[in-house]
Amino acid sequence: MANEVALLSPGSHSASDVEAAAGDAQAFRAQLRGRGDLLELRVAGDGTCDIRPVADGSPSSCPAFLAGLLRLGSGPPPQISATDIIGATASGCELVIWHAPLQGKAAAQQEKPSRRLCRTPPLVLESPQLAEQAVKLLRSTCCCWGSAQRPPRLLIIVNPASGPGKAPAIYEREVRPALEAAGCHLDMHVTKAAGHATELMLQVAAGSVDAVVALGGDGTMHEALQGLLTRQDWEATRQLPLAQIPCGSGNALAASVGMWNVHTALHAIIKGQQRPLDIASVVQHERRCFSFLSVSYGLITNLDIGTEHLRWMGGNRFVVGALQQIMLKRRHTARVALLDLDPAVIGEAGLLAAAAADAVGSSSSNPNSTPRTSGAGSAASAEGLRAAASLQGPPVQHLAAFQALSQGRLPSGGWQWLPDADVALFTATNLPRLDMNFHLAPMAAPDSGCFDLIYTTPTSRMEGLKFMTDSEKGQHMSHPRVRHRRVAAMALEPQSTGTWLVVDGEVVPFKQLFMEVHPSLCNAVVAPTVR
Ligand SMILES: Nc1ncnc2c1ncn2[C@@H]1O[C@H](COP(=O)(O)OP(=O)(O)OP(=O)(O)O)[C@@H](O)[C@H]1O
Repeated sequence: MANEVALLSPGSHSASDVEAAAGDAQAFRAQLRGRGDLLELRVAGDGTCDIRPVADGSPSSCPAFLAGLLRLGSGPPPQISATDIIGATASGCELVIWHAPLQGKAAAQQEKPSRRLCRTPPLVLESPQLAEQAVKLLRSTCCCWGSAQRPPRLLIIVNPASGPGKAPAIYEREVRPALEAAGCHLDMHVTKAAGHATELMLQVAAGSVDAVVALGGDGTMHEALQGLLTRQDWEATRQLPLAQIPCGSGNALAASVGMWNVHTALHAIIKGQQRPLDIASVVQHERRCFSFLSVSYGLITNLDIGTEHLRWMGGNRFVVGALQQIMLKRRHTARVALLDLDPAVIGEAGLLAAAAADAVGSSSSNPNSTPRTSGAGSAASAEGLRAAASLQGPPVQHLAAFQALSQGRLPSGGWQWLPDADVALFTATNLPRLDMNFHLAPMAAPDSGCFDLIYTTPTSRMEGLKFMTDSEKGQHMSHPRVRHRRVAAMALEPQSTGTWLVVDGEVVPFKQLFMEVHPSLCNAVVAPTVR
């Protein structure tokens, strides 16, 4: 196939080839590389791109496979919708349009609508200047970063130890080319060890980035968040949109905001739609961390931390871990006090109902009838909590309540003891999904103002298996052993051995823990709502 392409007929579309055509559309004349067909590329004001053979009375001679790629043929002009276009690149006179169409059925009919990156065959424009002009136009209309007039500057953290360890390769092969085609400015760092993502966020110059993108799992995002919220200028950096390109094992953030795979995440990042993200302060003796995802005790920590050696399996390690936990039928004791987001909704009646249900189905004692002395050695001291609360970052609102709870006293103002002392699964989560296939909290939303506490009282193996299969689609909430509370703040004192306390998938000291939710403290990039 000849690579030399005759330039388009002189005069008809020289300097004004980018013409202000009808309405606000701009039109370019182009050819497919190596072919004589004359095409018109029309970019509408909303960024929708029409490609059609220039009507000269003769049928298009595009070979079928190229016509198929561009969807050229008879009938209305083929369109690449503005929603799908993520960028464009030029090399000399050649223009390539990058787009990410939805795969399969209409998005509304799919549980997990996902996209696949595609590129048009090279379209040859009259001059490199015109190709550059088309690139600029396509990027500015389709890469939506609010009203920013310059390309977004992305700080990218690549964790080579997340999941099956493919993040660096995925960055080079998929992520970098697409983000460059979108015109983003990339500042990429590969983490060298645990904790490096936190350091990177502490070191980044104020005002030098527009968003943080993590190629890794939830641990990578958790580390980045610690850096962002412990900077002196945390009130500014907390607003940076956070995006996860799923390369880890769980990838709860990506799964919960519709970024089902790498390409879908790239499309979302380029489109730049955001949603507020609640964050919880987790306070322990002289220590504080921040959680965007979950605070867990019992079953989920066992299946997560207990399967570290199966990391090579990617997300499948959690299935293996869950089966193991169900077979072992483990139960864990904890003393928990919580402040409901909206006590009026659940209130005393809800508490009593939960206690009554538990009295029928389990041997756990109601902590309301037992003395409140702290468990040996695990309770926090008032001074330690004060020290933790005075660390850099958003102020802790419930310090006085935490101090009272550390001494075994229930604070006033809506705090309640949880009636169930024995639990199997116990997870307070900010997000609906803990991984791509675990829809633990279907009612949860990143900006609900609370963490949704889901816990189960001890179950039989059969019930456990049913819970596991139903939770894939979020259909487990009506199970008799499942409890739900909307938590604004919580105190948890672990009283069993053989399990962990885990925040966002990371193990924290096995000591009394307090958490409170800071509504909408941060922002997450989310998959654009699809019409
Ligand atoms: N270069 C490195 N070498 C070893 N560990 C690292 C390195 N960089 C980061 N880490 C650590 O890797 C851990 C795992 O990363 P991450 O949690 O993102 O992946 P994951 O556990 O597979 O996914 P998920 O948390 O979604 O289940 C993090 O806790 C982080 O501290």
